[in-house]
Amino acid sequence: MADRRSQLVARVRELLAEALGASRTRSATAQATLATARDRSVRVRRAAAGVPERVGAERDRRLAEIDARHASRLATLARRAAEAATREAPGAGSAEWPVWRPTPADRAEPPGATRVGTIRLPDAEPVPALVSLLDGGHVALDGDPEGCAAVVSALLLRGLGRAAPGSVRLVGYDPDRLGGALAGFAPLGTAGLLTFVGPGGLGRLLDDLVEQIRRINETVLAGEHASLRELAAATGRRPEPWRLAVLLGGDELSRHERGQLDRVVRAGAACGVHLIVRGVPLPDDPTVTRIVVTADGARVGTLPVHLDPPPPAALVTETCRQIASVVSAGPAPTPFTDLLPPPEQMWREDSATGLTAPIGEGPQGRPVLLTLGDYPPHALIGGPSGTGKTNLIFAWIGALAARYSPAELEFYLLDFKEGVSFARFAQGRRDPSWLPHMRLVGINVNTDREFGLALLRFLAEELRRRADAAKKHEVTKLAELRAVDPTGHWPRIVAVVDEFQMLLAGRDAVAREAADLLEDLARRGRSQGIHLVLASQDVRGIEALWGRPALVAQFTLRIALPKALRILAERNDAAQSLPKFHAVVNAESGLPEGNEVARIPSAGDWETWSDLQHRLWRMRPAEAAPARLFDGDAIPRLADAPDFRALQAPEVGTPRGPVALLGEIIDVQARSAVLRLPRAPGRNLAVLGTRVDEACAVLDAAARSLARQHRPGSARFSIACLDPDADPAARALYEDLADDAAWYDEETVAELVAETADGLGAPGATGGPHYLLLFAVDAAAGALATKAGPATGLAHLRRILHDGPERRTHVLAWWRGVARMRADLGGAGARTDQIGAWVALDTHGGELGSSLYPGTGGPDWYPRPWRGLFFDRAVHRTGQTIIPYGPSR
Ligand SMILES: Nc1ncnc2c1ncn2[C@@H]1O[C@H](COP(=O)(O)OP(=O)(O)OP(=O)(O)O)[C@@H](O)[C@H]1O
Repeated sequence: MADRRSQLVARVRELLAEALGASRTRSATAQATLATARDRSVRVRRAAAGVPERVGAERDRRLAEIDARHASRLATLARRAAEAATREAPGAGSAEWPVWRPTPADRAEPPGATRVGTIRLPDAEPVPALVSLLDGGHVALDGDPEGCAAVVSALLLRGLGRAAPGSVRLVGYDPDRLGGALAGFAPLGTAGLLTFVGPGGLGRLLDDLVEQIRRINETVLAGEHASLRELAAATGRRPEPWRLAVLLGGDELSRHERGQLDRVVRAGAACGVHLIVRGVPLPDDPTVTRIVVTADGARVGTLPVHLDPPPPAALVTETCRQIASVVSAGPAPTPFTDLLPPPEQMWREDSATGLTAPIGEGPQGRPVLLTLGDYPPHALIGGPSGTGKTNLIFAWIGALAARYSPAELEFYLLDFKEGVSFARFAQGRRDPSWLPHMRLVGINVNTDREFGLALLRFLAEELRRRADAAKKHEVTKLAELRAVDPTGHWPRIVAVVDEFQMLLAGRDAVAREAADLLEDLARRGRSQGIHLVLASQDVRGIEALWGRPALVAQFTLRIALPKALRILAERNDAAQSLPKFHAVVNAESGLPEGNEVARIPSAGDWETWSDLQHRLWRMRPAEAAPARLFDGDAIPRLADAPDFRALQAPEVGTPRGPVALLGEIIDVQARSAVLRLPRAPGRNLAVLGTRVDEACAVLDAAARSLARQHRPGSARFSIACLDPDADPAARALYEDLADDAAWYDEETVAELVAETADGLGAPGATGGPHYLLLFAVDAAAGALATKAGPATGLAHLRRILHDGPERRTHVLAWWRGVARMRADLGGAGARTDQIGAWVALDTHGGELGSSLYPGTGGPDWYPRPWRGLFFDRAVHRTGQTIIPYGPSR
C-alpha cells in the first residue's frame, strides 16, 4: 500500500516535473517571440516615423511638376487659340486699332469673323473673342449703353474694313438716339452707303430687308447655291452687297414686325443681310450672338470677355471718307477674269452648233451671254467714241478664245480706225506671243479699203468652199458638215470689222463690191459658220447699212454702248440711260423685249489681255503659225516677201518666164504684185507719176527680183538715171547688181538705146536677157531727140519697146507723167500697146483712160502716199493697189 502510495507520489511528481518543464519551454519560447516582436515593433515604428516626410516631398514635387506643365499647356493653348482667332478674323477683322487699316477680302474669300474683345486667362496671352457677322449672323446687345456703342462701332468698322468699298451698306434705325456710335460713319452717307430710317420706319425697313432676302433667294441664289458666301466661293463673284441694319431701341414691335424680324434672323445671313440690335428683342437662333455689357466686363454668349475700346473717332471718319470717295468715283469694273473659264476648262467647248460666251455681268450678278450661231448669226456693235467698243471687242474675243480652241474658232479682224491696239493679237517685237485663233489682223487700214475688200473676198471664197463641201456631203449646215466630215477643218469664223462704215464710204467700185460681198456673207454665212461682227461709232455707218434692209435684217444680235444711236430698234432707247462701261445686249434685232444690260469688264489694257494671250499661246498646237498682221502704216520689205524669197536662178541657162515683183498686194496673204516678162510683145513696164521715192522703189524691187532669177553674168541690167533725186536709189541698185549692171546718164543714155536697138537684130534672134531700167526717162527727151546714127534716140527707144520683149529685152521705165510718156511714144495719138503694164503713182484715174485702161474714164484711182495702182493688160481686168517695197538699204 505504501509502495503503491509512494509509487503514485513518484508518478505524480514525475508528471508535475514534466508539466513544469513543458511550460518552462513554452514560456521561454513565448519570451523569445515577444522579444522579436518588440524588436520589430521598434524597427517598424522607427521606419514609420520617416515615411510622411518622404511622401510629402514627393507629393510636392509632383504637384509642382503638374502645375508647371499645366501652366505651359495653358499658355500653348491660349497662344494657339489666339492664332486660330487671328486666322478666323484676318486683317481688319481683328487688328488692334493703332495698326488697323482696311483689308478687303477677295471676292471668293469669306470676310471672316469680327473681334470684339479678349478672353483673359491668368498667366496666358489674351485670346480674341470673336463674333460672326458678315456672312455669319446677327448680334444682339444688352446692358451698358456706352459699352454697347463701343461694340457697335467696332463691329461696323471691322465689317467695312473686310469688304470692298461699297459692298457693305448700312441702315440705321435709332429713334431714341441711343447710338452715338453711328455718328462717325456719316461720311458713308455721301456715297449712299449709310441711310437712316426715322421713327416709325422700322416696319418699312424690315419689310424691305425681307424683300431683299426673297429677291436674292429667288433670282441670285436661284436654288443653285445655299448662300451668297457659297456663290462667291464657287464663282468668285459677289453680286450683292452686305446689308447691315443697326436697330437701336424704339417702341415695342408689332406682331407683323416681330414676324419680319424673325424672318430676317432666320434667312438673312445666307443673303448677306445682318442685324446689330440693342433694345430690340431677337428670337433665339444659332446665328444670333448675344453680348451683355456690364460696368466691369461683358459676356459674349456664356464667356466672360474683356471688351476692346471703341475705334478712335478719327479712324472711323477717315476710313468712311475714303470708302465714300472710292465708291463715288464709280464702280470698280468687274474683272476680265470673270469672263474666263478656269484654266483647266479652257478650250473645252465645241462650236458645232454655235459660239457662246459671257460678255459681262447682269444686274443680278448673272453672266450675260452672247451667242453667234444659226440664230443670231451676226452682230452689230454701236456706241459713240470712247464708250468702250474696242474694250468690248477685246472682252468678247477673250471670252470666246478661252473657251474654244483654234480648231473650233478662227478670228479675222479689221480695224478701220487709227490705232494699233489690235496689233497685239499678232506677234510683235516686244511680245512674241500671238492669239492662236487669230488668222489676220488689219490695222491702220482706214485709207486701204482694198484690204477690207480683200478680206471679204477671202471670206466669200471660204463660204463657197464650205458650201461646196456641204453639197458634196449632201448637208446644209456647218453642224451637219462637221458630223459627216469629222476630220475636216471646219472652225467657225468670226470676222470683226471695227468702224466698218469706212468700207462702205464712197460711191466707188470698192464700196459697191464690199456691200455686195457683205450682203452675201451675211445671208449665207449663217449656215456655214461664218459670222460677221460689225462695229461703228458713227451713226452714218449704221445708216449706210440701213439702205440695205436685207443686209441689216441678218444682224439680229445688237450690242449698244451708252448713248448709241440706231443700233437698237426705233423706240428702244435703253442705251440712252446706260451707265458708263455697260452695254445693252439684244438678240432680238433690238426690240425692247430683248434688252439685257451687262456691265462690261475692262479687258483692253495690256496686262489684263496679255495674261490670257500668253496662257493661250502656250497652249497652241505645235504647227500653229502667227496671225498675219497687215499694218497700213508699215512699209513692207522686199527681202521679207515670201514671193521674193521663193525666187531662184535655174541651174543652167536663163529662166523661161522671169518675173518682176513690184510691190506688195493689199491682200489677206502677203503676196507680191508680179509682172511676167516672157518673150512676148508689150512686156515692158511704165511707172507713172512724180513721186521719186515710190518710183525708185518699184524699179528697184523689179530689178532685184529679176536679178535673183539669173545666175551672175547671165543677164544685163542697164541703169540710166536722169533725175538727180533718184540718183542715190539708182546707184545703190547699180552697186548691188555689181558686174551685171552698167550705168548710164544724160550723156550716155543715147548710146545705150542706140546700141540696144541695133543689137536687137531680127525678131527670131535671141541674145541674153537685157533689162533697161530708166529712171525719169522723160528727162532724156532732149538727149534722145538728136540723131544717134540713122535714127533719133527716141526712135531707138520706141523700137526697143516694140521689138525688145520678144528678144528678151525689156524696158522698165519711169516717166514723170502720162503726157510725157505719150510724147516719148510718139505724141498724144500714139499707140501704147508696147506698154503692157504700168504702175500709176500720183497719177489720177482720169489721166489713165484711153488705151491705157479698158473702158472709158480710167480706173477708180485716187492717189495716196506710198501706194500705186498696178495694171497689166495681159492679166488684169481692173487695177490692183500695191504698196511699194521699202528701200533695200
Ligand atoms: N468696261 C470697261 N471698264 C473700264 N474701262 C473701260 C471699259 N470700257 C472701256 N474702258 C476704257 O475707256 C476708254 C475708251 O474705251 P475704248 O477705247 O474701248 O472705247 P471706243 O468706243 O472703242 O472708243 P474709240 O471709238 O474712240 O476708240 C479706254 O481707256 C478703256 O480702257
